[in-house]
Amino acid sequence: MRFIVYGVGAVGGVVAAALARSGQEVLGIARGAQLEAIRAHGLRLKTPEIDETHSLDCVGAPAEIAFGPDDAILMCMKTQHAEAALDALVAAGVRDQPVFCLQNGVENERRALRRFANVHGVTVLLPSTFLEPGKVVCHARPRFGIFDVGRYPGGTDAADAAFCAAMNRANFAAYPQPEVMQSKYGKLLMNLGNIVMASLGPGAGDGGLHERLKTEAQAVLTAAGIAVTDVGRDDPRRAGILDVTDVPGEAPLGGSTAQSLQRGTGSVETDFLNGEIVLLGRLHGIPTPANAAMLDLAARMLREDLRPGALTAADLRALIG
Ligand SMILES: NC(=O)C1=CN([C@@H]2O[C@H](COP(=O)(O)OP(=O)(O)OC[C@H]3O[C@@H](n4cnc5c(N)ncnc54)[C@H](OP(=O)(O)O)[C@@H]3O)[C@@H](O)[C@H]2O)C=CC1
Ligand SMILES: CC(C)(CO)C(=O)C(=O)O
Repeated sequence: MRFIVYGVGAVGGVVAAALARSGQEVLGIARGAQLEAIRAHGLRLKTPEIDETHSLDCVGAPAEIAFGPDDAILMCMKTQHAEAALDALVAAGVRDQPVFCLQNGVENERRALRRFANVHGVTVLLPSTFLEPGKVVCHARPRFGIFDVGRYPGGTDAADAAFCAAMNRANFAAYPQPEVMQSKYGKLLMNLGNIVMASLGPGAGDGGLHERLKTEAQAVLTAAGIAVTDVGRDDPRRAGILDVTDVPGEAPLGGSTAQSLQRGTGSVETDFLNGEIVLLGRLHGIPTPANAAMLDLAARMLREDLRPGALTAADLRALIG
């Protein structure tokens, strides 16, 4: 199986470097300064235990790839960039190849299924950072991360087994999960705190706000009849596999939303994280004022070009009222 890593940022960069260093066939699709840096100098992977640079074949768009039946596409861009990426895959002739969504939230699989029949959800436990072109940081040891993978909307197949075998060889712990979306909803509960961490900055106390966002979400998910699997700190699979720890010379910034703001990319994923809860709340008649306030917060941070840590817990309390 050749892995096409579409979006070589924090998650895609760690996955691509891990596949390359374990001798597996991988091709990246990157853009901008990241594409230039990887072509010029390779991709540097830093973890608590290693600091290595790997050469990585990369193109700028799916149109530059001659896709074959043994290709698997790994969607590794943020949700707000996925629609354009799916369009580009269709235009490049991708049809029956498995498409794996290594993305937070629960929107990507549904969108991909409109275009492709063979769609797989992946729950990604891989705390990683991409701030500088040419370098990605994974904050976990001894494995780089944990993946749950399964067909969307349910079941598992040979592509999931092949994905798990390749990822286990690349120093991840990957598990076939016939109810993968339950696990992705569990991850969504964790990601409701992304915009909170991004606004307050790393290590700042949130005064219980993330818990409030999760409580609101749980009421909504119950009303919608959506089952959830906990993949948070209490997930027993983490013990001895996923120890989130310091990487020499790399200060953790506090999640993927904070990184978008730090890099000044002009967009964040909040509409597909807290926004998913707001949407479900509206569909099922459950109020979600705290999650709705997080959408306003994200919009304000983008509008005012604010960086992580620009706000205080008191600012956020005032926003929710
Ligand atoms: N970072 C983390 O710790 C974790 C992230 N996740 C999830 O993983 C997903 C990816 O996040 P993350 O890795 O942080 O995101 P990043 O922004 O770090 O990486 C995505 C990369 O994809 C690039 N990209 C987007 N669209 C295209 C395109 N059409 N062609 C080529 N490149 C493209 C982006 O370029 P550009 O910068 O120009 O936009 C960026 O380099 C998200 O859903 C996130 O929530 C899950 C677990 C942990
Ligand atoms: C914060 C983290 C690592 C886990 O909640 C994550 O999934 C993200 O950065 O989006």
